This record gives sequence, C-alpha cells and structure tokens, in this order.
Amino acid sequence: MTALQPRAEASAGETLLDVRDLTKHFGGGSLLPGRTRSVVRAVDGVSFEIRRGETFGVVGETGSGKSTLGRLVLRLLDPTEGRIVFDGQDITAMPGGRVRALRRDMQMVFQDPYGSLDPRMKVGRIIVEPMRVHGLARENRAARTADIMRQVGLAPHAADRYPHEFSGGQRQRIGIARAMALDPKLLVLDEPVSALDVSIQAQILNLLRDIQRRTGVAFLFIAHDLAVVRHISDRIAVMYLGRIVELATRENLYARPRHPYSAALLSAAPIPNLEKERSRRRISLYGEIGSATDMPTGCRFHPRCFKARIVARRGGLETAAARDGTVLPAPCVRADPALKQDGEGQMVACHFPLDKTEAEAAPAVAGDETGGRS
Ligand SMILES: Nc1ncnc2c1ncn2[C@@H]1O[C@H](COP(=O)(O)OP(=O)(O)OP(=O)(O)O)[C@@H](O)[C@H]1O
Repeated sequence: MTALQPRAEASAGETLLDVRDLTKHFGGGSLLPGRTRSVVRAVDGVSFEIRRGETFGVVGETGSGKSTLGRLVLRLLDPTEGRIVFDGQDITAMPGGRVRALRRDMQMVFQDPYGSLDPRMKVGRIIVEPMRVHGLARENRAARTADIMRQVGLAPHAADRYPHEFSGGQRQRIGIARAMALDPKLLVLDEPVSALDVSIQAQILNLLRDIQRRTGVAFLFIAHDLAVVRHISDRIAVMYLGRIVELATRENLYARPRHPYSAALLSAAPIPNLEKERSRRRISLYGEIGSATDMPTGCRFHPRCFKARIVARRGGLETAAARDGTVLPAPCVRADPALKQDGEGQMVACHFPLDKTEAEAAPAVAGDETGGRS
C-alpha cells in the first residue's frame, strides 16, 4: 500500500454503505424532577445507500441534520434508532474498539482544516499518525507519506512545516492527505470547501475527483451550497429538518426537482452562465426553517410550502388549517409523507410533487418577479 491505487477487488456500483431508518434524537429525559428537556430530532428516519466509488451529496439549510448524519455514519455518534451496514458489516451497535479499527476504512474531512489539524505536529507526522495508530509497517510509512503528499499536490518539503505555515487551501490538502493515509473506502466530507475562496474551492473539488478516480474511494459529501454539490456528486439527497425530502441523480435533481423545497434551494443557487443568472428567478419560501424540537404536524415542510398553497387554491380537496391559520390541503397538515420512488432514480417525500410549470408559478423573492435583476 504505497501508492493511491484503485482497489482491484471492489466492483464499482456495489453497495458500500446501507443506512436504514437512521434516527438521532438529542436531549429528552429530565435533569431535574418534573422538568423534561425537549427532544431535538436532528436526524429522523433517514434511509439511503452509497455505492463503491460514488459521490453521494447531502444538501440542506443549516440545522437540517447533515453533520449529525455524517457523524452517525462514522459512528462518532451513537444512533437512537436505525441500522448502518458498512462493507457488509452491521456497525450500528459495534463496540468502540472495533469501531476504531474500522476507521481504517472510513475517514472524515472537516470544514475547518486548521481546527482539525494538531498545530504542534509537523505535516509529515500528521499524515503518518493514522498509519502508526493502525499498525502499518514502519518501513512503508515514509514512502507512503511522500506518495500521498505528491498525490494531493503538496511539495515534499512541506512535511517539515507546521499547519499554520500554510494557506487554507493547502491546509485542506493536508486534511485530505491525512484522511487518505490508510486508503479508506469511504470519506465523509463535511463542508470541506465552504471556508475557502471560490477559486480554491474548484481546485480542491478537482483534487477530490482525481483521488476518487485513482482510488475508487466513495464520498459522502455534505454541503449547504448546491453549486458545490452539483460539481462533484453522482446522486444527491436534499435534507429538511432531519429527513431526506428528495433523493435523485444530479441530472434529474437539477433538471426537474420534484420537491418544492429542492426547487426553492436550486432557485437560490447562483448559475455560472451570466445570461441565465440574469434571468434567474429565486423562489420565496414562507417563514424560516422550522425547529427540530417542535416539528410541524404532517409534512414538516408545509408551513413554508408554496405548492401546498397552490393546491389549496385550486380547490376540490379537503383542507385543514396550519398552525398560523393558513388553509392548506389536509394531507399536508396531517400526514407525514414517506420518501417514495417517483420515476427512475428519483425519490420524493411529498403529497403533491411539482411539475415544471408549478415551480414557475411559485412566488419569487422580491426583485425577481419580472424575471430579471439588473
Ligand atoms: N450535540 C447536540 N446536542 C443537541 N442538539 C444538537 C447536537 N448536535 C446537533 N444538534 C441539533 O441537531 C440539529 C441538526 O444539526 P446539524 O449540525 O446536524 O445540522 P446541519 O444541517 O449540519 O447544520 P450546519 O450546516 O449548521 O452544521 C440542529 O437543530 C442542532 O441544533
């Protein structure tokens, strides 16, 4: 294991990670007699799989549960419910010692490379440390360190310097080198480029793609920025308040979002083409993201949903009042929609999924109404 090599035994397309009904609730119980702590439903019944060598993107606003999901998958957090099968092994309740051994095959890259790199360690030591911990033969370590540094675009003399001597982009290269030290099968990348300048972001994303092509590593790529996720992902899950509301291939999601929340998120993402960007129309959602301690009844997106209002206005359906008195279709207020297959490669959790014209009928952010912001 001296070079980043494609894994001969791993056939692309096979399931590497299988997550079923994964749930993480924080809080609950009581600290003082008679005083109950509210439960935060950070991740609330999430199912998906990641194939070997694929990039699975997870997007959503802050607080939607993305980071918690990433940490659960790596068993940095214990799930409340559900099942995680990694590389054929059920790791849901695996004891700590065995989970540590598993880290060889699943690693994490953080948003803030500086915060996650030990400032007192030289770069060479940072990269070699996981090899030492996992018992890689001493005689192979130096060659592998040099090889990984080359692969991530770090000069060999960087090994003798400290993290603070590097720029943000270079530090993220160090973080990636450390994560790849043991040739893992899965990398969980939590907002790996959001702290970087846009020009540097593209370099790091290209580096990740390059590493993936060479090694066959799969990525669980978490980001709030849809442009970034689009650049790198094969399939994308859109999260809202602890749930996946849409799961689709990149092509399908961007060409034809079926969940009103996905459509709104996509409409807010900048478009590289200037002409298209000028005529972009951002969809306005009602209110703020809800609270993970006080979930709305029925579909948790209904208080913000433009489609529910369109359907209610059309009439002919039983309606019900939302908490704020808005009249909406009864299923939206009362029944929690399951994530269901909706065409090839696309799953959506919505009682009334969008068609194209409906996304165009959604209310626009002020200033976008005429279809152009000059
Ligand atoms: N250790 C914890 N204790 C209590 N609540 C938590 C804890 N960690 C996360 N949460 C809550 O769980 C919910 C989901 O948080 P999480 O960080 O997973 O979301 P996120 O989508 O990654 O957001 P961000 O992009 O801001 O990190 C939030 O309401 C958050 O406040």
